[in-house]
Amino acid sequence: MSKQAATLIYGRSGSEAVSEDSPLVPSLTSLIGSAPASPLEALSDPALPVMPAAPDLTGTLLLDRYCLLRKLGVGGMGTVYEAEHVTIKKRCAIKILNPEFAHRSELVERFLQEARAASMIGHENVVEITDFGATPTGSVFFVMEMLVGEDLSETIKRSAPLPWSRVAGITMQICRALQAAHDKGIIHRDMKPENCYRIERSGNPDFIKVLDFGIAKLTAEDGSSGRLTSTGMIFGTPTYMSPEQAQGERVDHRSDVYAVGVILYELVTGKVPFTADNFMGILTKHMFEEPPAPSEAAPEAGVLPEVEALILKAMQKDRGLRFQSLRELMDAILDVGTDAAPVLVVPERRSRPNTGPTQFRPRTAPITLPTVETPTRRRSGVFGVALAIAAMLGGGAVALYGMNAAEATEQPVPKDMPSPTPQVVAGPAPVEAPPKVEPPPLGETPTKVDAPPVAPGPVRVVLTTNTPAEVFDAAGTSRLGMSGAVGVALTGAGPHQLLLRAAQHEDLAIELKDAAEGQQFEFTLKPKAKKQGVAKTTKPPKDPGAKKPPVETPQPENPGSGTKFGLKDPFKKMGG
Ligand SMILES: Nc1ncnc2c1ncn2[C@@H]1O[C@H](COP(=O)(O)OP(=O)(O)OP(=O)(O)O)[C@@H](O)[C@H]1O
Repeated sequence: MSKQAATLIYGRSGSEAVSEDSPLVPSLTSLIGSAPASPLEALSDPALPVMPAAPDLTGTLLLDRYCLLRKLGVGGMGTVYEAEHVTIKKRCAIKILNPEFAHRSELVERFLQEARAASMIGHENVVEITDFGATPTGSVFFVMEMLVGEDLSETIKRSAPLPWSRVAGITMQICRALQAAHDKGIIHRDMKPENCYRIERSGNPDFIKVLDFGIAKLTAEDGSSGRLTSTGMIFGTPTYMSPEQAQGERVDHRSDVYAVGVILYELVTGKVPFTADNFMGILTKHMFEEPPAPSEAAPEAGVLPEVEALILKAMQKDRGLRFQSLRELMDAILDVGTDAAPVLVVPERRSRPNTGPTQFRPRTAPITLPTVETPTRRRSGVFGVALAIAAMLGGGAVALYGMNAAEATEQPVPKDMPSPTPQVVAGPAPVEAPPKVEPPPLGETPTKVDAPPVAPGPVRVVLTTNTPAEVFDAAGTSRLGMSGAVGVALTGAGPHQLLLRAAQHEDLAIELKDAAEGQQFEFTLKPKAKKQGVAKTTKPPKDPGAKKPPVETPQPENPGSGTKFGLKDPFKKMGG
């Protein structure tokens, strides 16, 4: 398991295999074993003792019927063994809670919740749990179907980028498993390739089983809602963590949608969207950075525009802009390769942390560390404390941006300080928020983003279009990127002549004068007259000079800068 893919609990990985070299990430077993008084203590004490490994129970007979044959692996909470039911001679896997945790009722509860959640879902793509019990030493265990195969991270390591046909098949199964969980009110909250086991079944070598509902949240009427999460212990896995989760806000099923978006990204590109030297860096990127377009991250992978669009939509920072359910994501996957238009990705302008001191609004009060007295505060405290530590280590900017948007925008700005890039940040929608996105009030969105003076080097501009469009050079031969929040890099001196091309729309030639870094322009592509059998994926024209489309230049006094996007229903598919 990679370091970045490790589950954070009090800021630490949940796997034995994870290195512990991050200064902010002490050992999980240390943390649980020493029962830190607060997340701050946990994160800041590098000298916590290391918990001894659980004894090897190979050969032990449990409940007079399960014989432990060999250790399969060790996770954050327990050890998994291959076992055999001695009467019916059936192989199974048994996960035993590490005995050191057996006296901690909340950890026992979390452990059994994994079994409870998975059995409640009862879906062919979720690992089957068949039994549970207590060990002679007083710990607890549960019995699962034995999976023979490998987890998806291994597949990715070896074979990604995977062809779309495989990606679609794998992802559909993950979506079905999670949709079944969501239908039962269960949110996984820790989706990652390591928790998707790939086995061979009925001739399908890519049959997927979703595992590890250990930090799943039960929101159904089972009485356990929020209980486990309120301990503040459970956090998630940075590489796949939604912005709202990274921010310590309440999660809902759309956090799983985001994580599946990241997994999809990795399957089609072989890379994760955000990497950094430490967990904090990754979390910050999830909150503030647009993911690099998959087609740019892996140009060799030939990512289809509609696949790119659906990945970026699943990964929208504002959960109100994502697919509102895994069902919607599945529909979009099934639409790939058909005449359906790509899904719409709404540009999001989130200010990202920046090291330039004049880019930041100074705090007028010292950073207050969150207390850990109430469940809610404890939950958000993990991240808050980590940010505070980052601030102490010189990352004050990160700490500022770690505050909630309301707090951040309330900070007074001195007159002599230039305005930062417009900060839009749509905070995560309230839990169980309705799927519709509220458009911004008319006139509030700036018609044109204030931009710094024109830079001599390459500049990245954002082209917002009424339908996801590919951006080419004027000749239509060299693809520069896609419209949308990721932006397109322009090199050389302007004016820049470009060509916008979208499925089932007329090509649009545009000219950008004085383009500056971060500037946004809006264009409307005209739908082609509908005819049957139009290919969805467009290619550069064979003879680009043959038919030149009209050139459109954005009007400086009315460029819109994304306003129109906000007024449209982002969940409605555009075009045919
Ligand atoms: N049903 C199963 N069949 C076969 N192998 C399994 C099964 N369940 C888990 N394993 C393997 O056992 C090892 C440990 O699993 P476990 O779920 O404890 O790890 P983990 O995901 O790192 O833990 P956690 O996220 O709870 O900290 C992993 O290598 C996993 O692949």
